[in-house]
Amino acid sequence: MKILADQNIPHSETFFGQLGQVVQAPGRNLTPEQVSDIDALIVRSVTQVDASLLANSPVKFVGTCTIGTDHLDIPYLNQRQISWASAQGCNANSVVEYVFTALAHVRPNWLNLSVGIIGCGNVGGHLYRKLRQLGVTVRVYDPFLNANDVPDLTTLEQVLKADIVCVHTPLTRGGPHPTLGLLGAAELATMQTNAVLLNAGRGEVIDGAALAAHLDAQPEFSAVLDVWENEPNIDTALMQRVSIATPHIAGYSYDGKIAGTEMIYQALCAHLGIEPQITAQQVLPANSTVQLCAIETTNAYPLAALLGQAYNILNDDHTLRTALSQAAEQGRPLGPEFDALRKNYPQRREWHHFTQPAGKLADGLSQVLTTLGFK
Ligand SMILES: NC(=O)c1ccc[n+]([C@@H]2O[C@H](COP(=O)([O-])OP(=O)(O)OC[C@H]3O[C@@H](n4cnc5c(N)ncnc54)[C@H](O)[C@@H]3O)[C@@H](O)[C@H]2O)c1
Ligand SMILES: O=C(O)[C@H](O)[C@H](O)COP(=O)(O)O
Repeated sequence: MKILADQNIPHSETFFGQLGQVVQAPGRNLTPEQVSDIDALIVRSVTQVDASLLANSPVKFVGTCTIGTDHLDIPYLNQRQISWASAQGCNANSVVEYVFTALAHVRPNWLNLSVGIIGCGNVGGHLYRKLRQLGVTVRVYDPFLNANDVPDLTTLEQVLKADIVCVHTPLTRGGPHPTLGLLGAAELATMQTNAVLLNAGRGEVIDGAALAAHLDAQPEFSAVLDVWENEPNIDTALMQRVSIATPHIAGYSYDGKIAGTEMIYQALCAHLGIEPQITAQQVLPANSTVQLCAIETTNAYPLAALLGQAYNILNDDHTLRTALSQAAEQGRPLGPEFDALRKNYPQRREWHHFTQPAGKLADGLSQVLTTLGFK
């Protein structure tokens, strides 16, 4: 069996090599020729999987090691009876850690603010439960859920009134509640003038031009963007206006990536009727617990300082801005720079690998860290 895997899938050879011959290739521009003799195609979000790629391919299984599926033409796959699988929830924890880290930087008092969540599935739901545990006031908009699922369910209008609004929907272009362009100028205009808007779903859910104009008109308004319209060729004018800009890496914890590989390996095993032989646990580095350093008791933003030790989001922001501005100055295209940052992303571990500082923390801080997932 011949398996083609995106070269940015960690440990693809370790897992899929158990099942057949693995060929690795850059996922962004896969051609029909590359899949003309492939039995199983394993992709990430950058590969459009549709008739133009697969029409003449013998592919019988498509797996995406990601949560998002907007790059798969699912009706086409179903019609061709090609089995497909996605890695639901694989990096949800990583995204939630990204959100808390970003908020600790842009709104150090976020524990006392209200948070609106748009889209309350694996990511939004995990964020919702953590915020509730922390006693934060939360409002949720998700037209596919009801109040039995989420007691704080309300309208989009009410959610947009929160101090902080986090977007965690898939990108959908049809159905009863499409998310393409869900937030445009009209919706932004209803938000508080000093609100924070964070998008770690898909870029096209927010109208980027409208957001850039809104940021110009409302100097107190802040945006945190991990995802962008038209990736990898993102709008640098918008990037310059947002408080934190990252290259679609919210879900890029190493734990989350390996979980994605494992889930699709398991799905391919199930498709083939084979018992899985290898687990994520076997490939993840063992004994990797790191202790956070004590911080000065005088530090005005102790939580941001502690979270920053586990995940330095400001470094991701700085690296993106530097790479894209250097490329622009030198007249080089921006897309390859954006992709290179993602391809070469350093290994980032989730918070359960970190223990709290040995020194005494200010009242309540240790409890917050425990709720967030630190040992
Ligand atoms: N930035 C990243 O690195 C990253 C990582 C993981 C996932 N994502 C994106 O986040 C999305 C959500 O991930 P998830 O694991 O929570 O998915 P999920 O499928 O578990 O949940 C999505 C939720 O959004 C809701 N929803 C759908 N349409 C909606 C609408 N119009 N308004 C409000 N809610 C709506 C659904 O009912 C569902 O509850 C993914 O589809 C993916 O595109 C991004
Ligand atoms: O949908 C997801 O799981 C995330 O957006 C994921 O992090 C995308 O990563 P990519 O496939 O683009 O490497």
